[in-house]
Amino acid sequence: ADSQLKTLLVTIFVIVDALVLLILLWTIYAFCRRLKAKETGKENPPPPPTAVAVEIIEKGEGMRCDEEEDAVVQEPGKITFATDGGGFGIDELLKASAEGLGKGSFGSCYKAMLDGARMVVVKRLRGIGPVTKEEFLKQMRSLSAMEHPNLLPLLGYYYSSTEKLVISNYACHGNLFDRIHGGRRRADRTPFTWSSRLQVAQGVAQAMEFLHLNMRSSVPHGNLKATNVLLDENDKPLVCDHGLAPLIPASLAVHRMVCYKSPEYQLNRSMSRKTDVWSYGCLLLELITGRVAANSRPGGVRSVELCHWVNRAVREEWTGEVFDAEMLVQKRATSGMIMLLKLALWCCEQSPEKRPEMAEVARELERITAGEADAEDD
Ligand SMILES: Nc1ncnc2c1ncn2[C@@H]1O[C@H](COP(=O)(O)OP(=O)(O)OP(=O)(O)O)[C@@H](O)[C@H]1O
Repeated sequence: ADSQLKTLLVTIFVIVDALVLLILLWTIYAFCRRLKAKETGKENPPPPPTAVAVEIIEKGEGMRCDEEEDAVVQEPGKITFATDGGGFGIDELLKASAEGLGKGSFGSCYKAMLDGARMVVVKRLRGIGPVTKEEFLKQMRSLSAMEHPNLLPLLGYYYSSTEKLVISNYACHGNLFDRIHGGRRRADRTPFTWSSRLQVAQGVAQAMEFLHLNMRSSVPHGNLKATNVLLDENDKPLVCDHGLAPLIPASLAVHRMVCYKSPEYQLNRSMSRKTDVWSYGCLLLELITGRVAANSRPGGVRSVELCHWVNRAVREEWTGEVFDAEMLVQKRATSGMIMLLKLALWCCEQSPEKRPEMAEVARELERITAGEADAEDD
């Protein structure tokens, strides 16, 4: 009986030992895996892309409520395409994997991937007050007709009682705000050179001139700012979010649109085409100085009253210091930079009457660009 007990004890001892060893080995293995995952950033993988519909439902903003579901069911596939480049229905769009790009003043933008390849951006208009179908369609039709190489083309639109969607192609190089201010301290930032900035200034001026010639509205854009200028792979600018102002009641727009922050609106509640010119001037100052303009800054970002600051620099003769150091890396401030700065200040004149027309601005940009090209040749 003694030897049986001994054998039993030894067996139990061996089993327990083996178990402890196994647990120890498993712990070491799990620890190593976690360490490796952490190094490769896989420990917390980004959430899988969600469908536009899922996002909408998760946010509890409708789509699931009967009325909205009805609206979608009643009008399946009724996206109206501005050009021949469409070819997908609302159901396909709602099923697409999507990623939020950001929440703007009048709704949110989603990047949706169709067929696993094509990327479109859907802007869900929210908080714009009541808009009739006729008003919405009329405005979208007039936007469809606006074709310019520096305007983001409207791809399509969708209206139901509860959803107003504006669809465009995805501009894969982000917006001008991120290009100017993003990743400043990162070693892998691609410098935003003077020639690229000048190209952006010229493209935006041409788009604005086009809008001023072709849109009847008193302030043809109304919300020109760096996040509303998108960039293609060659830093070619595409102005977007134009033509939405007529859909938005002034009582709502007043808190959100850049034009309502202009000196003339603040002073005597007036606005005109020259208000857009003022916004363009502020955009130029942001482009030249690399500082965020107070009137158009996204929430939570530190900013400067750029017109005031640059005017002071010119008056006190420290103009050279306002230029963004990034574009001065290869060369000192050129005469083109000084001319662009002067143009920006002209556009930002307090009195609208003293500001140039967008057509004059575009001509001046042509002169500056030609002058810089000549200087390069010499
Ligand atoms: N077609 C597009 N391609 C790539 N990015 C886009 C496109 N349309 C919009 N965006 C980006 O999506 C984000 C959200 O845009 P949205 O227009 O909703 O807000 P915003 O431009 O910040 O402000 P606002 O509503 O006042 O114009 C912005 O960063 C904008 O640059």
